[in-house]
Amino acid sequence: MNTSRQLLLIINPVSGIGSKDTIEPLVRSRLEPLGFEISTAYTCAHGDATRLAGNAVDAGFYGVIAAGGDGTVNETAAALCHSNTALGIIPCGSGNGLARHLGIPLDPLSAVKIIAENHIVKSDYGAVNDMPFFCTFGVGFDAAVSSNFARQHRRGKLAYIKSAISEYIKFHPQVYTISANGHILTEKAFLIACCNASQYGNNAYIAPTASITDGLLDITIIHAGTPFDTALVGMDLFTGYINSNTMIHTFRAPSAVIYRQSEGPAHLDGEPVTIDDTMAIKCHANALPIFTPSREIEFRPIITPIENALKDLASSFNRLIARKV
Ligand SMILES: Nc1ncnc2c1ncn2[C@@H]1O[C@H](COP(=O)(O)OP(=O)(O)OP(=O)(O)O)[C@@H](O)[C@H]1O
Repeated sequence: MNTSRQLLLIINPVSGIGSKDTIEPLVRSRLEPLGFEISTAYTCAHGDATRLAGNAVDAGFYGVIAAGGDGTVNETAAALCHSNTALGIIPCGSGNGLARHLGIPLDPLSAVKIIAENHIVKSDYGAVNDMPFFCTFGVGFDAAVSSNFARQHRRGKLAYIKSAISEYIKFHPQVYTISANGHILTEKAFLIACCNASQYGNNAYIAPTASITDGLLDITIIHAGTPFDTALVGMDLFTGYINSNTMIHTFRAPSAVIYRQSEGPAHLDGEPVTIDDTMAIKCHANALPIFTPSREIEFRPIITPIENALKDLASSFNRLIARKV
């Protein structure tokens, strides 16, 4: 058991589109009265969050709070796996896939309240060729979109839509061989996603029923099809019905190997990487302590996406009002 009361707040100033000026005072005002000592650090470049969180683990901190998007969460969580230091999330990114999966609100005050509740769950995480991911890992179209998004000057949801459209126009599906659960499958795929959590971010449910505590990854293969087929898959991505789309093959596995002809692009939690032609994927069960809401949300197609879209609308509206006051 970790008896420390020290928390490190890591803020990525360039994640998402909003200002991060209110985050530190908010965290101090809510968590210091509960006896927590808060230290704050701002990231200056890729990799900083892993180094800072690693120092906090070595010093026996109770938790590290990542204020940023999935990239910041990935870098922070990478240092916390198999430790007694818990991950807190204040979603400030463009996609916020893991926070959305966990039901952590996008409003910073409500997100800090979740940390104050001190409800900690031991989550699984995935790794590909020993590189960790906490939400999704993918090759194919999603990797192309991540790479395009990383090159854009703007962040936020609209920038993702722009990246997806421009990559779709020039995208060519590749042939992959997948070995999992004693079966081997070769096919030309639009994308292959290995999911610890249910969504890419922005309520795009690539594996709607994925669980972060089942010791398994949900592997979703989208077959290469016509633009009409792809448009239907795109719709089902946002309604939560992707698993019943005929262009999808989905299964659960504790590990898998994906082969392709040569090394190439992939993404880890939305961050683009270049990865080998052989990808060894493994689920590490119950290895990352995370502050989560005490009530678990059950996914319901249509209903959950609509509820979450309304919450997004309310949170954008509140941000707009706060900016005007
Ligand atoms: N000061 C900084 N300047 C430039 N890049 C930074 C800085 N600090 C962190 N980064 C990098 O910024 C990238 C984007 O961060 P992050 O993923 O958290 O936000 P996002 O892409 O807007 O959100 P999401 O991943 O949820 O879509 C990460 O690769 C991170 O390493």
